[in-house]
Amino acid sequence: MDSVTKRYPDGTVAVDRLSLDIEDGSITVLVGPSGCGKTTTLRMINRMVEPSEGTILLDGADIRQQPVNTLRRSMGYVIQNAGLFQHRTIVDNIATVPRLLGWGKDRARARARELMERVGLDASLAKRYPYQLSGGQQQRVGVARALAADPPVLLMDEPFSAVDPVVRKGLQDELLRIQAELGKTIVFVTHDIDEAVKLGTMVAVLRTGGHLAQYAPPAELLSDPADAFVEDFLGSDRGIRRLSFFPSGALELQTAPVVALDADAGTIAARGSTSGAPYLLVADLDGRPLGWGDPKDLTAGEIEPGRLLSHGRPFVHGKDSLRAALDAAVLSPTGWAVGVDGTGRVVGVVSQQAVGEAIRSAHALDRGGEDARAVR
Ligand SMILES: Nc1ncnc2c1ncn2[C@@H]1O[C@H](COP(=O)(O)OP(=O)(O)OP(=O)(O)O)[C@@H](O)[C@H]1O
Repeated sequence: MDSVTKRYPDGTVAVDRLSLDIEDGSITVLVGPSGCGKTTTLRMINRMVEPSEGTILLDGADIRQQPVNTLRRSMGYVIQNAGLFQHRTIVDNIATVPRLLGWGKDRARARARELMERVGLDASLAKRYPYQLSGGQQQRVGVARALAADPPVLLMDEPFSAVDPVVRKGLQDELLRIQAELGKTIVFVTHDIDEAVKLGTMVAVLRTGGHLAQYAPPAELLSDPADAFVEDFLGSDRGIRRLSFFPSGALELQTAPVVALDADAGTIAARGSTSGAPYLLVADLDGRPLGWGDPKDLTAGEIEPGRLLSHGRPFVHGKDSLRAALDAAVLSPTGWAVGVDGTGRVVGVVSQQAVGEAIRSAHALDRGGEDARAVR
């Protein structure tokens, strides 16, 4: 988008000289307060709204050079509440664009069924009508329908804002998975900064009047907001959110405060006195965490899992972020977090204090990187 302005007939300037470079195969999120011009920007990309000034290029060519229908077929479009055709079955909703493109009924339906599977919809829903589906399922149908003709570009306007937080998280994960598999170029509108940070390869923060306040990868947005408006928009827990971008792999986990359910008295006594941890984590014979116990109360051969303190939610060492590790430590009744591997077996434990030190080192390293970039 090159210096694109939209002035509506009543004089409202919805978008003001907006320039954005959108990479192939990326997710670009447009975020900002209500009325800042997000939807207008998105609709200018498929020419549902024509810019007043400026140009939009797709693969180097002005989008006005091709017929509007051809352009729109190269761009899937997903909106809030899915916008499904209520009188058509799910499979026929999804097959809409292939049918418009002249595909035979069987081929279009076969494609639709393949897409249902891709977006996580059970095949048994194919013959239902939209009103017979939950909100989250309808959104999945919306995504499948937009993907049906395999367009290189997907435009998504607040597609997940009408569903509850749990379903929403599932839909976001699904979108990231589909994006990794299919490599579409996605432009995604939301007013939710958490969604923007989670989904965006790049995030464009717009302010009222359609001005671009900042265009940056999410980690940079959180570490270096361009101005007070962006900082305000990111909210007061920006520092915590930023921890999502630091991996937990660098945390050194301790194994001394971990004992197996069948540990002998000598091991319990020795671990209790030398580990430095106030409690010992008891793991079952398969290595899965059971809970924390005071070494004084743990009797060899008679450890009762039901009487142990909860181990809280463990974090997956190396896969989860420092945010997850901190959360695990903060929620743990002992102040120590439990790190597990991908199969849920204990790798070790770590104190709140050690997580805090790892956060400080990660910040220092990050700042070092920024200084190096500034020097270059
Ligand atoms: N057809 C129109 N005629 C006049 N003004 C319009 C028209 N459509 C949108 N606007 C105005 O343009 C501005 C940007 O609207 P737009 O819908 O792009 O914002 P948005 O960021 O998507 O908002 P929201 O988050 O509330 O959906 C708003 O001030 C809106 O009132």
